[in-house]
Amino acid sequence: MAALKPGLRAVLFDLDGTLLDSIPDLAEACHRMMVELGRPPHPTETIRTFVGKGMLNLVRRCLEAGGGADEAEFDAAVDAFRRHYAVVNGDCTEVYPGVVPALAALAGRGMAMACVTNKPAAFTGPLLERTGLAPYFAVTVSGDTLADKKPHPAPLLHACERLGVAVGEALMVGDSANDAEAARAAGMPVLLVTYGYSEGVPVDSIECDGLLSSLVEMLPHIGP
Ligand SMILES: O=C(O)COP(=O)(O)O
Ligand SMILES: [Mg+2]
Repeated sequence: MAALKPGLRAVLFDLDGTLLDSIPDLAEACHRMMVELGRPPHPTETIRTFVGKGMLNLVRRCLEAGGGADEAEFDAAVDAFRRHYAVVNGDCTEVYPGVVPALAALAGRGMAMACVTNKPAAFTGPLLERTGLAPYFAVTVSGDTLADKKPHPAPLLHACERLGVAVGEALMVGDSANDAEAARAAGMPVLLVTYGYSEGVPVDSIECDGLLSSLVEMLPHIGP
């Protein structure tokens, strides 16, 4: 891993695929949505490649891979997804190994932490609460908090502003090109985990400042 800049004061974490393995619940909601629409559901492994650019893109990708849809069907699908995901959100989601030890260690070092996700806010808060991760994050920026979401840099810049740190004092940790591109555009380093979802793209083909097979691997690189 390339040496990280000294003077880091904040770490911004992606949620799905970085902190939480949320695919089982996302896939279940997609499954129920497709059944409600009278369409064949996609396998979980296919859904895994659809996650990363937020809920509307997830629904759109499900419909496009299932023969397409007009605007009214798309709206009905989004409505169905919202209802089903609200019911199952968190049921089978697991915190990845290494996440809690890493967050606890960073908190112990006084690092400010934010969760910056493309997941809509209605699902982010309940999921952070349910998985016990909420207390680690002073700030949460969701996919619909601002007009733009990752790979746009705005959510990362907004998180820094709300944490009261300069962009040059922050590090992004994520699992996909959306996180890497957002961090690059914001002007901060980015580490990517190798176990997450990267929209079907090999994670080691994405330009970043280092790969992590567990979040605890970042600890030796972050002071004090
Ligand atoms: O909602 C998504 O598509 C992915 O969410 P994430 O930004 O936490 O990975
Ligand atoms: Mg992610």
